[in-house]
Amino acid sequence: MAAGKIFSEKDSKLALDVVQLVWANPFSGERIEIERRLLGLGSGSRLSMEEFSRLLELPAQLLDRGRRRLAEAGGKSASDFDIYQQIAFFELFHQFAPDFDRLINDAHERGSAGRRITFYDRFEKLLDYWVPAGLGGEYQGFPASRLFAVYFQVRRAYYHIVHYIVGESDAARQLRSRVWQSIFTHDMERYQRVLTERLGDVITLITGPSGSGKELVARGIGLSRFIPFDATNRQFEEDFVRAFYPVNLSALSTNLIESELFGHRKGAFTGALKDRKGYLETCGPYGTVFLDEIGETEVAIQVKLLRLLQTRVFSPIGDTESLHFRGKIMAATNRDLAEEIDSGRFREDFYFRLNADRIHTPSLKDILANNASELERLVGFIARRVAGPEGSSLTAEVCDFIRKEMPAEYPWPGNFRELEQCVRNVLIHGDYTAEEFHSKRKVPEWQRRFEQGEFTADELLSEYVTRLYKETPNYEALGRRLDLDRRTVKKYVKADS
Ligand SMILES: Nc1ncnc2c1ncn2[C@@H]1O[C@H](COP(=O)(O)OP(=O)(O)OP(=O)(O)O)[C@@H](O)[C@H]1O
Repeated sequence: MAAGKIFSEKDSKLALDVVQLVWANPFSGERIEIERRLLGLGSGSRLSMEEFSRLLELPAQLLDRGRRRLAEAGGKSASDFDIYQQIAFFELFHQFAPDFDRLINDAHERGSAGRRITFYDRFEKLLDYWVPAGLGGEYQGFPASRLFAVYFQVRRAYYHIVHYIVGESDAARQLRSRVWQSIFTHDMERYQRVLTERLGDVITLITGPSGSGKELVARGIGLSRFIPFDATNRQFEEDFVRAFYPVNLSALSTNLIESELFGHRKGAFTGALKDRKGYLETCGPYGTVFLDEIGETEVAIQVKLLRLLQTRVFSPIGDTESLHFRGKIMAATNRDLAEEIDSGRFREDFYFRLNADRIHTPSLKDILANNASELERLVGFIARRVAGPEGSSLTAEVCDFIRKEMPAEYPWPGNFRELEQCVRNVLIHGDYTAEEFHSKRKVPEWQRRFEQGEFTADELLSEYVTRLYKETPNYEALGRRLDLDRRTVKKYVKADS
C-alpha cells in the first residue's frame, strides 16, 4: 500500500513552516521572520505576547487534525510522519516549558537540582498520545528520555541567555544569538541528531573588555550543556547548577593554578598534607572548567594547558598516573591576544587551540554608541534587581543623575560592572564618582573660562569677590579680608548674588 499523508494539502505548507520554527535559533532575526510569516504578518519586529499566544495555537491545531488521520495515513510509514512528529515535539516542548522553568528556578534558589523529576511520567504520557508508542517507542531513533533531556537543555539555554544577557541593542541581540549557537551550533537539528554528546570537546574562548559580561556568558553556556536523563530512576545524570567550575587565573600563583586545576598527591610539595583533587578531576562529563583571565598566565602554564587541550589528559602534581578530562573547557580574557603573541607573552599554538569557538562581549560604550536609549533600559534592569519594588523610582533617579552630572560621552570604562556600581552608589549616597569619571566630571563654567584664559582682569576679580561674598555677605568685613575698600567690594559683587 502506498504511503499516505497525515496532513491535508492545505495543512502541509503550514506544517513545513512550523518545522522551520522548531529548529530556528530563538534569538535570530530569521526566527522573527518565520513567526511573522506563520501569522500572515509582513516583516517587522518581534511578536507581541498576544500574537505569540496565537502562534502557539497553530501547531496544536495542526496536530489535532493530523492525529485524526495518523492511523489512516499509515502511521510511521506516512510520507509526512517525520514532519508530524517534529510538530508534536514542538507542542510538547511548549506544554512542558513551565515545568522546566520551575525546575531551573528552584535549582538556582537551592543551589542544587538533584532530585527526582516528577513530571516525567506526564511527559511520556503526552508524548505517547501524540506519537503512540505502538509506532515503535522511538523518536527519530531515540528513546523518550533523550527527547526529555534535549528539552531540558533547550529550556536551560533559553533561561540563562534571557536572564544573563539583557538589553535590546543590536549588540545584545547578536550576543544572545551567538551564545545560542555556541550551545547548539547554527544547525540545531543536526545538533540534536548527532552532536549532543560531542560538543563538549569544543573549547570556547570569550574576549571582551573588563566588566562586559564574559564570566556571565561562560556561566550561561556552562549551565546549559546537554545532560542525559536516566528514565529508570527519573534523574538527570548531573546537577547542572554544580557543573560550572570557574578559576580566576590572575589571582593565583603558577603553583596554585596547577594545584587547583590538576590537583596534587600527598607530599608532592611542602604543605601538601593530603591528596587533593583538582577541578579537572572533579569536573564530570557534563561539567565545564572556566579559565578566566587566560591572558595573564605564565608561558609554563600555557604549555601545560596546551597539552591538556590537545590530549585531554593530565596528571596531578606528584603523580605519574594520567587522568582523562571529560568536561568542557572555556576561557576568557580582556587582553588583546594578538598583541600578547607579538610580544612573546602568549604562545601562538595555545591561542589557536583556544580559538575554536569565539565569542566577543561588546563594551558598554559600543552598545550605547548605536543605541542611546539602551542606557535607561540597562539601568532599569539593574535598579529592579537592586531595589526590587522601588526599581522604577531608582531608575529615574539614576538616569537623572547621569544626565545632569556626568559627561554626555562618558565612556564607562568599567562597562556593565561600573554601571552597577553607579546604580548602587546613587541608591546609597545619591552620588557617584569614579576615577575616570572624576577627571571628566563637568567642570564649572568659571573654572573652564579661567583655564581657557577667557576672563578680563575685571571679570576675574568680580567672579572671585562674588564667590567670597557668598561666604562673607558683608561688604565691610569682606573688604577687610581682601584688602579693598567697602565701595570697591560692592562694585565687584555681581548684582544677582
Ligand atoms: N550583558 C550583561 N547583562 C547583564 N549583566 C551584565 C552584563 N554584562 C555584565 N553584567 C554584570 O556585570 C558584572 C560583571 O560581569 P562579568 O564578571 O561577567 O564581567 P567580565 O567581563 O567577566 O569581567 P572581568 O574581565 O573583569 O572578569 C556582573 O555583575 C554581571 O552581572
